[in-house]
Amino acid sequence: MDSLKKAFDGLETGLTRFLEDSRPDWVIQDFASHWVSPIAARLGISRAFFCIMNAWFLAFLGPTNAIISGSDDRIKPEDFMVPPKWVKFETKVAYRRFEADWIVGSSQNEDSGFSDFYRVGKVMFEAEVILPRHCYEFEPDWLTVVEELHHKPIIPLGLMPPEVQEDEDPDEIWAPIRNWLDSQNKGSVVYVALGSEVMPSQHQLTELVHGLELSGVPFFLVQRKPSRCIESDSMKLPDGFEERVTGQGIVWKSWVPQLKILSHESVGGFLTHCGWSSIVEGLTFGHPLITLPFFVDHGLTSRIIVEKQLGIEIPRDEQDGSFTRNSVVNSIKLVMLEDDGKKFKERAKEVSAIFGNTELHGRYIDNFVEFLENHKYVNKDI
Ligand SMILES: C[C@@H]1O[C@H](OP(=O)(O)OP(=O)(O)OC[C@H]2O[C@@H](n3ccc(=O)[nH]c3=O)[C@H](O)[C@@H]2O)[C@H](O)[C@H](O)[C@H]1O
Repeated sequence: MDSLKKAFDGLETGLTRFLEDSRPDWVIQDFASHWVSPIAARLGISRAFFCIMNAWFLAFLGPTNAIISGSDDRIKPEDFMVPPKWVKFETKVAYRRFEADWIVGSSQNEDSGFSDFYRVGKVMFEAEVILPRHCYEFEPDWLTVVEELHHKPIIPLGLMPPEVQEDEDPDEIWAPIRNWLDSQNKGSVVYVALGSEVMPSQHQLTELVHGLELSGVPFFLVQRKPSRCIESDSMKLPDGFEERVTGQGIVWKSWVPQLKILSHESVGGFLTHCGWSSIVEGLTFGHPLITLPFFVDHGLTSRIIVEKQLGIEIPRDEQDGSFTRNSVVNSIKLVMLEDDGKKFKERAKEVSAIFGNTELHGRYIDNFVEFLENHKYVNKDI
C-alpha cells in the first residue's frame, strides 16, 4: 500500500498544473494527499476532506494538531484499548489488543516518508469541511465528538446506500450464483466475505472454513486474494473441503456482485470483516451480522454492531486475534438458527429502515451540495 501512496504523491506536479489551469471552486479529497491543500489554498480553491469511513473512527483519531505533530499521548496499544479521554459518554467502543497494533503502527512513517496519521491529520487540519459517510439517525453521539474535536463544519453525507444495478454484472458470473441462491431456502444462507483488502492467515482461513462446514448452515464464501497479494501468499482450502461441502456451500474465488448477493432473499446473515461499505450494504438489506474484524476501523465498527445488538463478534484470542472453528460454528448457529439469535434479525430489519432509506440519504447529499454552493472560500495561511 505504501508504494501506492508514494505513486500518488508523484501526482503533485501534474495536479498543481491542473488546478492552476482549471481553478475549480472545491477540491474534495481522501486522506492520502496531504500535499494538495497548500496548493489549493494558494490558488483560492476551497478544500474538503471526504472520509469513506464513519464518525467513531474519526473521533478515535483525535485532534488534528496532536495527530500531525505526533504529540498524542497515546503511544502504546493499551492506550487505544479504552475510549479516548475526549469521549464523555459511556461506551465500549475501543480497540482490542490484537487490533491495537495497527493503529499504533499508523503513526509510524512509511517509506513514503509520511505516516497515515500525518496524512489524514494534515488533510483534516487544512480542510474547511469534513465529510464523513455517516448519519445522525444511526449514530449521533460520535458525530458530536468529531464536531467538538475539530471546530469546523462536519457535514455528514449520509450512508450513501448503493442501489442494485440489475445489468451490472456479466451473466456468466451472476447466473450461476443466482441459480444456486434460488435453490436455497429463504433466509437460510450465510454470506461470508472479507472485503477487498483483508488477507486472512492460513490458520484463520482454515478455522473459518472448517467452522462453515461444521455449522451445517448453507454458505456462500468469497475466497479471493486481495490485489496486493503475491502468488505465493497461501490461501489454501483444507484437502477435500470443496468436495465435502458440495450441496452445502459455494466457494467463489474471484470478485463477486456482493450487493446482488446481499439483496437475494435466500441470504439470511452476513459474516463480515466490518468494512464500512459492507456494513452499509449488509444492513441496507437487514441482515444480522457475524463479525470478524481485522484492521483500520473494523474493530471499532464491530463494537458498534455489538452495542446496537445487530450481531455478534466471533470470539477471538485477545492477544493474537486467533479463533477456532468451534467459535465460528457457535456464532453462525446463534445468529442463523437459534431463537436467541432472532433479536439480531429483528434489530437488523429495524435498522434497514434507516440504512436503506434512499430519500433520507438523498437529503444529506442535497444538504452537502447546498453547503458547497453557498460556502465562501476561507483562505488559511497553510
Ligand atoms: C480503508 C478501508 O477500506 C476497507 O475497504 P474493504 O474493501 O476492506 O471493505 P468494504 O468497505 O466492505 O468495501 C468493499 C466493497 O467492495 C465490494 N465487493 C468486495 C468484494 C467483492 O468480491 N465484490 C464486491 O462487490 C463490496 O460490495 C463493498 O462495496 C473498508 O472500507 C474499511 O472500512 C476501510 O477502513
